[in-house]
Amino acid sequence: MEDHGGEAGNPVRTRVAVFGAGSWGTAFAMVLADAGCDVTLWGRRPEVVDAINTTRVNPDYFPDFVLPDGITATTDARRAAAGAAFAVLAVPSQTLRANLGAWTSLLDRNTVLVSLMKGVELGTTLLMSEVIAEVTGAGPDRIAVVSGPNLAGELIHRQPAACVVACRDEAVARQLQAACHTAYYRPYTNVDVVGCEIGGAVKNVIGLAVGIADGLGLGDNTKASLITRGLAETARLGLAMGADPRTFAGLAGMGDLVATACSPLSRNTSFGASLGRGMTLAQTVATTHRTAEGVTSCRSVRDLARRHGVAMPVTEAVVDIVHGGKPPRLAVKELMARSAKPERV
Ligand SMILES: NC(=O)C1=CN([C@@H]2O[C@H](COP(=O)(O)OP(=O)(O)OC[C@H]3O[C@@H](n4cnc5c(N)ncnc54)[C@H](O)[C@@H]3O)[C@@H](O)[C@H]2O)C=CC1
Ligand SMILES: O=C(CO)COP(=O)(O)O
Repeated sequence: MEDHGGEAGNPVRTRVAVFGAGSWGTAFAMVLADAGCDVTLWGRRPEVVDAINTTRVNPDYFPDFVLPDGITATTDARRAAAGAAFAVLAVPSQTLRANLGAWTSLLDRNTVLVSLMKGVELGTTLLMSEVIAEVTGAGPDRIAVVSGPNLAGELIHRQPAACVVACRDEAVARQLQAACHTAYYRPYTNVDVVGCEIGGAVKNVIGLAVGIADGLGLGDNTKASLITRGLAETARLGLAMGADPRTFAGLAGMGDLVATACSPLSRNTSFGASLGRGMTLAQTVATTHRTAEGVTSCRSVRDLARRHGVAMPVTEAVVDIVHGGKPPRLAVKELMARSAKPERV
């Protein structure tokens, strides 16, 4: 097998279960296998699982890429969970609670639960780490998050990228860092789980806003203004929730926002562009076959902001356009007509 530079400190192969064989679950399983882990990839659909095991290709998401040998796919959650040091969760955010409810009893008491997801639960406004804690009863030392500028469509080419692995217990973050460190994937540790999750969830909402601007034919000044003011409202919310402000200048903040807002590979930004070009929500949903988390999570983020008394005008505008049917041009006009303010408030 080709050497992709897994950490030398991984002589005993770490067992990892990845739940979710979509774009990011599949690409992250490849990263883990390249780092020397023994990976079991759980998928819902037997035909996808069979194809991965027989051809080493995930035909639905990456038909042109051969996955490394260190990945075994299964539809059997019990088999995936058995003996796993890490259970990596890569299903759409709004499905986590129900899925995890079924998987919890299968997991070892020491398994660390790792969220790859970038959403906020609708209704409860809980972050994914909070859903994990609520459903499994795991303490903060068993809950971790991987976030950052990690478009699966680039990582599957093994293009260089960095990320943040966050856990309140830094020693656990370091173990996860070792488990996914390759020559092309560079994880940095962080203990600010909340900040990383807020960065990941809100960048999808701002990605929608930037896409909408793009679809309206607006240029780079508009998009850079949305990115920057979007990051300001992300940081405001994060601070209100106890995050470390430095996180938002890092990979899980600015890094992910820039990757999402600038990339044609971003589902959220593409979704927004479709709305900006005049398609309705229903029309856009009908042509989107991948998870664009911001579409649902924009409402959860808005609710979270209101609960914490934080002003998030770009997020409010996105919710109005996506779910309220507000014409995008009117939303832009209203954002520009807001009262003048100092930059730092
Ligand atoms: N694709 C990317 O580049 C990245 C995605 N993420 C995040 O990873 C999470 C997963 O997204 P993707 O893998 O990209 O989505 P995806 O749409 O590519 O794949 C989602 C997977 O979940 C499965 N699924 C759908 N509904 C389900 C249900 N009710 N129960 C169980 N499985 C279900 C689908 O069959 C599919 O295998 C999202 O929160 C996303 O924001 C984070 C970083 C990068
Ligand atoms: O989170 C991502 C990149 O880090 C993927 O963004 P999209 O979900 O918008 O494709």
